[in-house]
Amino acid sequence: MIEFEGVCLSFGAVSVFEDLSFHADAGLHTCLSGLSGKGKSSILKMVQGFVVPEKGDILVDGLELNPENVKAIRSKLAFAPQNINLPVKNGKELVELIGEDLSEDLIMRNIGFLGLSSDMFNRSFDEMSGGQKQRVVIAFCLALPRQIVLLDEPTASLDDESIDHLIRLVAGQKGKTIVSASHNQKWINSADEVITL
Ligand SMILES: Nc1ncnc2c1ncn2[C@@H]1O[C@H](COP(=O)(O)OP(=O)(O)OP(=O)(O)O)[C@@H](O)[C@H]1O
Repeated sequence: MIEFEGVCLSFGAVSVFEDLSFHADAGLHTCLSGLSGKGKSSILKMVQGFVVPEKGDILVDGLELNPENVKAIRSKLAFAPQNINLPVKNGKELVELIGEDLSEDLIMRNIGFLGLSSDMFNRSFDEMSGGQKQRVVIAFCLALPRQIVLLDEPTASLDDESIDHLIRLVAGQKGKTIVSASHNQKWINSADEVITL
């Protein structure tokens, strides 16, 4: 479960949140929706401890997000960003970089589920379209042994059919807590809970 209580965030003179409270239940898909600039990505960055609010509490699986706990909290999370820039050439190298117990079979299964051919695993990221790269990275995130998966604008580069594949894959992630940020109506409708900002 992820809990925000009385969170206040601003960037210089720009106030993003004055008193934000919500929770994302364990084992469900919660979608953060709202217009561009409302603060969806900032919430995902705060959960990871990359952006720190001025006020308020954030709890991840009961652990308070503070400098002492940030490492333990990050070890529970997988994050698929909106703009993907990877320091490796392809999926195989990404597995080596992550260096964790990661099932290549599960990655392949997720890649197939998302309508991509299995050669995407070895194909250079530079030769992939934005939508292909985004789906491969999401396939990795869902294969990682992490309880919580954060997806920032997961449908941004996807066509309608690919969105359907992704919705089905995410719906099948029993036990994982998924928090996404999106303004795609089809995606929002597929979530268990919606937080409108
Ligand atoms: N590092 C930063 N420095 C200054 N302002 C920032 C920074 N990050 C975000 N902001 C501002 O905070 C507000 C919220 O941005 P954020 O990216 O969280 O919105 P969003 O809802 O995810 O938008 P989008 O749907 O366009 O991705 C915006 O006004 C943005 O300009």
